[in-house]
Amino acid sequence: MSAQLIDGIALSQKLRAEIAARAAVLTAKGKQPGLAVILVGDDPASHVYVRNKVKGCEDAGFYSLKEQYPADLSEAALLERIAALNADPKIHGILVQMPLPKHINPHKVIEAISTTKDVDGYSVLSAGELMTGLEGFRPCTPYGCMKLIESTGVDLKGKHAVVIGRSNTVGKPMGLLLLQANATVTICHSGTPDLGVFTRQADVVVAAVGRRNVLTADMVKPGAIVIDVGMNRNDEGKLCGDVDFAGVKEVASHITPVPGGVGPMTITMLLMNTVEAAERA
Ligand SMILES: NC(=O)C1=CN([C@@H]2O[C@H](COP(=O)(O)OP(=O)(O)OC[C@H]3O[C@@H](n4cnc5c(N)ncnc54)[C@H](OP(=O)(O)O)[C@@H]3O)[C@@H](O)[C@H]2O)C=CC1
Ligand SMILES: Nc1nc(=O)c2c([nH]1)NC[C@@H]1CN(c3ccc(C(=O)N[C@@H](CCC(=O)O)C(=O)O)cc3)C=[N+]21
Ligand SMILES: [Mg+2]
Repeated sequence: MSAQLIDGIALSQKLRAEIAARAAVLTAKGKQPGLAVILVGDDPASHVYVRNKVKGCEDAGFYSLKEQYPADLSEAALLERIAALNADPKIHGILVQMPLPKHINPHKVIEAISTTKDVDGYSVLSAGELMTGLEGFRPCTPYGCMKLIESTGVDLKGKHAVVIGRSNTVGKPMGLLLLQANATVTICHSGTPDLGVFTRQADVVVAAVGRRNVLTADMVKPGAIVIDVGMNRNDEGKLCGDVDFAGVKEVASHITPVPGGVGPMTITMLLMNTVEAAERA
């Protein structure tokens, strides 16, 4: 048996067409959605992601602003830029690409972004809104994973979902979204003694670790849905996820590829949050 591929590019195309239509309505009313992306330093992977984000904006008919600063930009100068963008009526969403250089406190930066423009959903308020079930911006990566799972047509009610990873931006909010969809949720992490014990019970596995082959075929229940968030490089320097794709696809019912799975959907949900921010403004 070979799993069905969950195509993040195809789903993105469909959702981005809807987003572009919403943007066109706003633009006609003189309220073109605008996203500002700030990049500090010269991490090559960050450059690729930021380029994809700006391209996504252009294709959806958004106004976009890309600001690049050297790695030695002071925290005060960055906070000043954020304050200016908070006050800029052309900008509805602000994204500061992570990770930041060590001398800049990411929490300070995230909290400096106006709540109404926190399209990453990284702020303490956005996290609290998600936790309590209030309306707010959901973090783009787990939000995109939910759309990918929904696209399989499988109802999460009564299912056991296992998340591997508990970061504030991926694993934890992923667990909350799955819980909201009525799954029974287990969150595993580096202190989990035997991952397989948990993943073998899972109807849905979301791997968000950042290490190759964290999930192998022997750890997957036949017919499970497998979502691969990881972005790693293999020995040949090729992009790969956390999941042993070749092995797991023979056991799972549905699986996301890397590239072409979660990555494009992260950007799609960023565009979705931004058009939403513009509609609310
Ligand atoms: N495609 C996309 O759009 C995105 C991809 N990513 C990618 O997803 C991956 C995860 O990102 P992020 O959450 O930010 O990473 P973090 O490094 O912040 O978190 C990794 C998590 O994995 C856990 N972990 C580490 N080793 C193991 C192990 N052997 N078994 C079980 N759990 C383990 C850690 O546990 P502990 O808490 O105990 O340390 C931690 O909770 C990365 O590869 C990243 O590049 C991230 C964001 C978006
Ligand atoms: N403030 C902030 N917000 C983020 O959303 C954020 C961040 N910081 N820091 C880094 C992570 C990572 N991330 C990705 C986005 C797109 C792809 C993506 O487009 N991936 C493509 C391939 C990209 C390639 O070719 O290298 C794919 O999987 O098909 C990947 C990863 C967003 N992040
Ligand atoms: Mg991907």
